[in-house]
This record gives sequence, C-alpha cells and structure tokens, in this order.
Amino acid sequence: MGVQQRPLAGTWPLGAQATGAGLQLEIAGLTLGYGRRTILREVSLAPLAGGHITALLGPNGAGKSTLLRGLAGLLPARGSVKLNGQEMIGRSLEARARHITYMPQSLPQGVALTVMEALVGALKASPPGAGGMAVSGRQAAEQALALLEQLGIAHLALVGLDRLSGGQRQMAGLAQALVRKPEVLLLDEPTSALDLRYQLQVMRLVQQLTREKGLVTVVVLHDLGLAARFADHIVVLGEGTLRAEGEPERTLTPGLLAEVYGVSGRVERCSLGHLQVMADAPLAG
Ligand SMILES: Nc1ncnc2c1ncn2[C@@H]1O[C@H](COP(=O)(O)OP(=O)(O)OP(=O)(O)O)[C@@H](O)[C@H]1O
Repeated sequence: MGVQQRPLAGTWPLGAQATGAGLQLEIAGLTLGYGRRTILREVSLAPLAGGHITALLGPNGAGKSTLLRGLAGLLPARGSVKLNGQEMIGRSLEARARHITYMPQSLPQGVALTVMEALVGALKASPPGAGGMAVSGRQAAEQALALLEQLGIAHLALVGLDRLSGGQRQMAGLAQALVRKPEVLLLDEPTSALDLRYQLQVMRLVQQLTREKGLVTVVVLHDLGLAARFADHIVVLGEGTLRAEGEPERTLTPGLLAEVYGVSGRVERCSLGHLQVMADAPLAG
C-alpha cells in the first residue's frame, strides 16, 4: 500500500489541547431502525469513558453499523444518548458533529477530490466548536497536511480519492474522521481492507489518540483478535439486542463464540500474553 507511519507527536494534529478528558457517553434504551423496521431495540450500555476503546462486535447483520449511524445522528432514534450529561438525541446533525465523528465502512465512490481537498473540505465544513472552526484556506491546508504526515500518508495528499487502493481509502477515511478533532470517534471496520502490518498500525494509532486525547472511541471489528488486543471494553450485538458486554477476557469466551457466532472455538493467551480467539468449526444447525 505504500503507507509509512511515523510516531505521533504529543500534540493533537490541529494544535489544540486534548478536549476529551473526563468524557462519558451514556446510551440507554436506544431503539433504531430504518423506516418502520426496527433493527436494535432498547439497547442500554455501561457508560463509555473517555480514553477507552470500545469494540463493537457481532455477526453480520447484527446492527453494529446501525448503532454507529444512530450515535452519529444519521438515523431517527428513540431512547437516550448523553455526552457528559447532555442529551444528543433530537439535536441537529451539526450540533452533534461538534462532538462526534463517524467513519463509515467505505468512502463514497465517484468523488472527484484529492485526499487533501477532501480533508480541507471536511475541516472547513466542521461547525464552530469542532476542529475546523473559522480557519482560513491556508490554515486548513496546513492542518490537513500535518495530520497526513502523522498518519504517514502525506505522499497521498494530491492523489484522487478514486485512485486509492482499498487500504489507502481506509487511511484517507480515518484522516477525514480525525481532522474534525472529535471527542467521540466512531469507526466502522477501519481495518477490514488493511494488511496485517497496517491493521496493527491503525489500531495502535487509534489507541494512542484515544488515550492521549481522552476520546470516547467505538470501533466495529470483525477480527476478534484485534478486539481482544486493543479494546478496553467489548460490546456484542446479536439479533437486535445486546448479547454481552464487559472486559475482553471476561466477555470473549467459547460460550459467546457458540451462542452469538455459532462456532466452536477457543480463547487462549499466546506466548506474548495477547488474548487469541480461534474459531475451530461452525456448529451444526
Ligand atoms: N439502509 C438500510 N435500509 C434498510 N435496512 C438496512 C439498511 N442498512 C442496514 N439495514 C438492515 O439492518 C440490519 C443490520 O444491518 P447493519 O449494517 O447494522 O449490520 P452489521 O452488524 O453492521 O453487519 P455487517 O457485519 O454485515 O456489516 C440488517 O438486517 C440490514 O439488512
């Protein structure tokens, strides 16, 4: 893919101070769907704390993306989503975007912009209070370039979005999410197109930013090994409801693999002490 990541400097790419210290996102009785079809019903989670990564897991169609879209304000919702005690449901998209950024599974196709143009656009479109407040075009370009350098993809700045590989597109999508300097970072399968090296690099970067800036980070993952390794908290969805949540070691069990994913499997520590999740066989029926 040609991506090289440099160590992050101690400062947020946009030069601002950390904003997320002490943040808390509370989700209670959240019901989400499309039109008349309810997908998630009455989902309540333990409070999600700033500085922690929550991995959102579950089989295909479980409602993981739907939950992220709901948190981002892209779907009508019932229930409560409070950020530091302030209700988000019912607030405008613009008001939510001051606090929350959402990286979808894939960037839209057919956008005739370079990586840099897309980032500058995202930054300038950020509402007051978010990362891009009242920046000049030049400042926006400088901030966007600084972020690309931190991500190790500055060499892609002038490349058209439609000319990027799948993995490069994911990195560009991550940059678009980060440039807004979020307090709540929602990432939908940010590593699905990345090779092994970049999977680790992206997750390490997300972990580092989450810790340094005190972000509330929620990441949809299908790779349970990555979830076990990088998440502080696991949330498992299935059949429209919350099936389990808690610390990785307590939550990712052979029983959960059987009940939620329909496979027999093992959860073991490797010689380096990392939790490994191995699916052995699909269960009958
Ligand atoms: N735009 C939409 N309109 C109507 N139904 C939708 C829409 N998007 C998703 N759904 C339905 O909502 C349910 C949950 O989908 P969702 O994408 O949230 O699942 P997921 O857990 O993210 O799945 P995957 O792991 O396959 O990405 C599915 O039954 C899907 O068909």
